[in-house]
Amino acid sequence: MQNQQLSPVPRDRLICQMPKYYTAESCLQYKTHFDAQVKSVCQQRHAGNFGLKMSKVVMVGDLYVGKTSLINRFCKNVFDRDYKATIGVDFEIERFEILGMPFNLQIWDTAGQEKFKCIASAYYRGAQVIITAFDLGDIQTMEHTKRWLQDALKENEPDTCSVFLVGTKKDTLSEAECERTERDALKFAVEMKAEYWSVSAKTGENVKDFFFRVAALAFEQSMKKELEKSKLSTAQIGAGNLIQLEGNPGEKKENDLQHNMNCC
Ligand SMILES: Nc1nc2c(ncn2[C@@H]2O[C@H](COP(=O)(O)OP(=O)(O)OP(=O)(O)O)[C@@H](O)[C@H]2O)c(=O)[nH]1
Repeated sequence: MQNQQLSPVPRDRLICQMPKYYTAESCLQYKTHFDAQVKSVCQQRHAGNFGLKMSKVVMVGDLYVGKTSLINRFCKNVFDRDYKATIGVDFEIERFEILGMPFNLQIWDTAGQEKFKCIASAYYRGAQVIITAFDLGDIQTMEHTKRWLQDALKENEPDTCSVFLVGTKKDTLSEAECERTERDALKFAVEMKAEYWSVSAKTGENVKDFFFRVAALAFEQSMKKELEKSKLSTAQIGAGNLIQLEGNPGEKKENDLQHNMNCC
């Protein structure tokens, strides 16, 4: 496990535009720009008042589909040909700067092996993003994604999670094979209300684009929620003076993270 909180945001983790979806046939939103209100708040640097710092991402799927490899390719830019099963859970914290605001993704890698499932499922709670991964070369793993998603959703409030369906190991298939499998996967994605992506941890194809999309959508969703909350908890006096009626929500999130880290 690594805590990368103290290092500066790398230059290549800056997001100024909404990254594009993989395919319009199954995406969470078509817009190619950030929400106008979110953008305006970020430009005025009011976002600091909202205590927005971190979104929790949980990656689930069968064993050996390549969950750890995908996370490692993005977070450390490495690929290991040898298989080392994840024992329970692991996580990485990846720092971004989105629309000029610091934003972290806490990416949880869970074990696909049945014997570790009860440990891993304890960490599904509080997810803003659920990534269900399958191996593009193994159709059975695709069929299992619905079950993985159900299990992860059970631990979260209804309609609070963005869902992604990701086909891994794209490099192991020919273009024609990949297209055939993607056609089936897209049907699954639509049924699961998920955004679909095909990636390869080995070559790195689409890995950065995918995680940037996850980060941008999670950021926008969190900002919108915080804006809604702040409307309820602030009273406007005179010409634009804002009074905060509740404690800083950021403090609670910090405490939650600390609690998660301690558990881990
Ligand atoms: N060719 C190829 N192999 C991959 C790719 N991603 C992962 N692998 C290989 O697939 C095997 C399993 O990868 P992992 O990332 O450990 O799989 P996992 O889903 O995390 O497995 P569990 O931890 O048991 O749940 C490893 O041998 C990886 O090297 C890929 O994009 N292309």
